[in-house]
Order: sequence, then C-alpha cells, then structure tokens
Amino acid sequence: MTALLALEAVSYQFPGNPNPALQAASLPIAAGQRIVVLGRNGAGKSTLLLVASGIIRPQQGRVWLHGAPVDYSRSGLRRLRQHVGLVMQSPDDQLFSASVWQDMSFGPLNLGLSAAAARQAVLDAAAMCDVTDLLDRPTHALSGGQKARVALAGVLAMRPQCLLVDEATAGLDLWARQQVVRVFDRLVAEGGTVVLATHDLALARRWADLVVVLHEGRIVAVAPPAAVWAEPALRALIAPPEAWEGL
Ligand SMILES: Nc1ncnc2c1ncn2[C@@H]1O[C@H](COP(=O)(O)OP(=O)(O)OP(=O)(O)O)[C@@H](O)[C@H]1O
Repeated sequence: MTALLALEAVSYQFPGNPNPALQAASLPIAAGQRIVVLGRNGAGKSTLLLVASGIIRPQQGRVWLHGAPVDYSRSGLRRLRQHVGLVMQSPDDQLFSASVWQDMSFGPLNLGLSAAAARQAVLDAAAMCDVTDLLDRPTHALSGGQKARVALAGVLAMRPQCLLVDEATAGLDLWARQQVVRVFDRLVAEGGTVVLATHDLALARRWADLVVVLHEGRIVAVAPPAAVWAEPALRALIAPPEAWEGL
C-alpha cells in the first residue's frame, strides 16, 4: 500500500551547526494512524516534522507524498500543504495576523478556497477546537493555551489528511488537552493521520498506534508503545527511569 507520506533516508544539518539534526531517517506514514515521536531535547523531533511538512528541504534523501517525490517548486509545496499541516512548537511562530479570524482564514484562502468555503472551514475548525468565542479577538491578546488551540484550529481549517503536531499539548489545561486529543481522534476516525512529537509518555502509551524513537537525529525504533516500553535500551534513550514509573 502506498504511504500517505514517507521520509526516505532523509538527512538535514542546520547551517552553522556541526551536528546533523536528522541522519538517514526513513519513515512511512500510512493513513489512519496515531503516531507519537519521542526522544530527548535535541533528538530531532521538530526537524523531522519540519522536513515532513516541506518547511525545510533535506540535504539528502526524499519526501514522498502519495507515492510521488515532493518537488520543492511552488506548485509542489502547495500540493504538499493541501495534504499535510504542521502545528508548530511555538504558536507565536505560527500566528502572524492581527485577528484570530484573519489568521485562521489565511491557510484556506492560500490553498485557493473561495471566500465562502474558507469561511465555513474556519467556522468548522473553530468549533472543533472550541475557539469560536475567540474568533474576533486580536491574536496578541490571547493566553498561551488559547494561542495553542487557535494555532491548531488554523491548521485544521486547511483540512489536512496528515496533521503533524509539535508539542501541542504542552501548556494546555487538562480540559483543553482532552479536547485536543478528541480532535486528533476524530481526524484519525475520518481516515487521517496524526503525528505528534511530545514528551508526554502517558499520552504516548495510551494513545499511539506507533511510537517513533529518535536519538541524535536517527530513528532508532518504530514500534507499538508496548514494544518500546518493554525495551530498556530504548527507554533509556527517551527518559530517566523515574519517568516510566506507573506507565
Ligand atoms: N535553527 C537551528 N539552527 C541550528 N541548529 C538547530 C536549529 N534548530 C535545531 N537545531 C539543532 O538540531 C538538532 C535537533 O533539534 P530539534 O529541534 O529537531 O530537536 P527536538 O527533538 O525537537 O528537541 P526538543 O525536545 O528540545 O524540542 C539539535 O541539535 C538542535 O540544536
């Protein structure tokens, strides 16, 4: 079966940084999956998501979308963005318009939706993420957790088949966290895939179909959570022993 999205032997090194951020990383991403990416600070989680979303272009290797290599022309990237959305680690890197409404409309309009279709997409995504009452607010006047939900809603307004999420549950209260996970589940139930980079081991354990373990830019395991949890050598690359107690 053709993967929705796939990384093939992808390597990336940031300019001026002697250590590669990603090294020969290969990962097929099928439709309908809950994938969690684990690894310590600097392991390469954000870089993997940035490469998968086309925001950075790997120096080696390829990204495939629906069985075709991504080309980095305007039209190639537009095609990728029609299917793959990234919620960045910091909402301030994502929200740049003056109001929530403008910000959430930008993506759908940019993908070529009519004004009416974009409006409906914004309303649907806002309802899903419980930010309808924030639509007329200036983005700078939101709390951190509200910004995070608006950033997620803005990406969902583009109706991605593959949603890449960098640490989106950090900083959310427990109600918002539950709700965000429900949004992810809904996307998966509709045939989409969610790839979530996180340090939340409890969420990885109970929610993921597959866990990707990154260490120093390399993918060292892709396995169901139970298999990762059963492997002390993998656990040691993710978190100290105390973090695993009770999980
Ligand atoms: N803009 C940048 N310039 C130079 N090096 C960078 C840059 N961004 C990341 N790196 C380096 O790339 C490597 C991977 O970083 P990345 O942000 O992908 O890790 P991460 O697993 O997402 O970490 P965290 O858990 O802290 O978010 C690290 O060594 C980091 O120092």
